[in-house]
Amino acid sequence: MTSGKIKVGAHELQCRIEGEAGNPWLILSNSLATDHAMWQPQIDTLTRTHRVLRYDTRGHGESAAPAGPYAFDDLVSDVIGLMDALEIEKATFMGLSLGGMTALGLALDHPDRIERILCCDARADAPDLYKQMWPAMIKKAREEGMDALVAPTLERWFSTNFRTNPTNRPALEATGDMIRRTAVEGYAGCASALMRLDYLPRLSQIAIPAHFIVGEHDPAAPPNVMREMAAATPGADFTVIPGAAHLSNVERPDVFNDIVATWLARS
Ligand SMILES: O=C(O)CC1=CCC(=O)O1
Repeated sequence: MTSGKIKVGAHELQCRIEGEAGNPWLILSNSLATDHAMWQPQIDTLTRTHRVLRYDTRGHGESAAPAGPYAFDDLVSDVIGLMDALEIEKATFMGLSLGGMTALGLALDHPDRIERILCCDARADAPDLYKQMWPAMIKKAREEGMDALVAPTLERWFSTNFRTNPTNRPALEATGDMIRRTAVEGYAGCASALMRLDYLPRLSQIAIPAHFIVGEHDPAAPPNVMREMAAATPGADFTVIPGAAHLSNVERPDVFNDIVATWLARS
C-alpha cells in the first residue's frame, strides 16, 4: 500500500494505492462531503483482482481545497492529471454520487483513457430540487460549519433501518467524521458543480461499458431516475441494491461487492 499527495495542476490530491502491481487499474471516486475512506468496505474484494487507486476529490479529505466554484470539467481533469502523473494509461472508474457524476464526464470526454464505468447513486442532471437545495446547504456550511450538516446528511444517506440499528453506529460515526473534516470551501465548490450538472442529454453518446447501481431507497438519485439514465446509455446495465439508501456501498457492502465483482469479471 502506498499513499501520499500528487500534484495535479496547481494543487495536490491525496491518493492511496492498494492491490498487486500488474493487475488492471480501478479508480474509486468519493461522494460529496466524504473522502477515499468511504470505499473501505470494498477494498478487500476489489484488491483481489485490481490495482485500486483511491483519491480524495479536490476540496475533500486531505486534498487541497482551492477557491471555488468548481465545475465537473475540473473534477474530470483532476482524474486525468492523476492518471498521467501515475502513468496509468487506462483504468476502470467507479464513483458514487459526486464520484458517479465524475464517472459520466470521464466516459463522455475521455473514452480513450477509461475502459468502463460504474456510476453509483448519481444523477446526470440538476433538477429544481438541486438548484434550491445546494445554495441552502452552502449557506448553512459557511454560517454554521460542517458539523451542522452531519445530522441532516446522515438522514438522507442511510435508511431508517440502518440508522436505528446500534450495530451500525461505528459506520455512522465514521461517515459523520468525514463530513466534519470536509473543508467548507471544498464542499461549496463541489456543491456549486452539482447545480450545473448537465450530462443527461449526452448519455446516448457514452461508448464504453457502463453499470448504473442505486440503493432502493436513495432519495438523491432515486431508482426511477437512474433506470432512465441506464436506458439512455447504450448497452448499460442497471442494478438496485435492496434496502439501501444513498451510500449503498456502506449500507449493504456484501450485496454491493458481489454485484461489482461479478460485473468486473464479465464486462
Ligand atoms: O448529499 C446528498 O444528499 C446527495 C449528493 C449529491 C452529490 C453527492 O455526492 O451527494
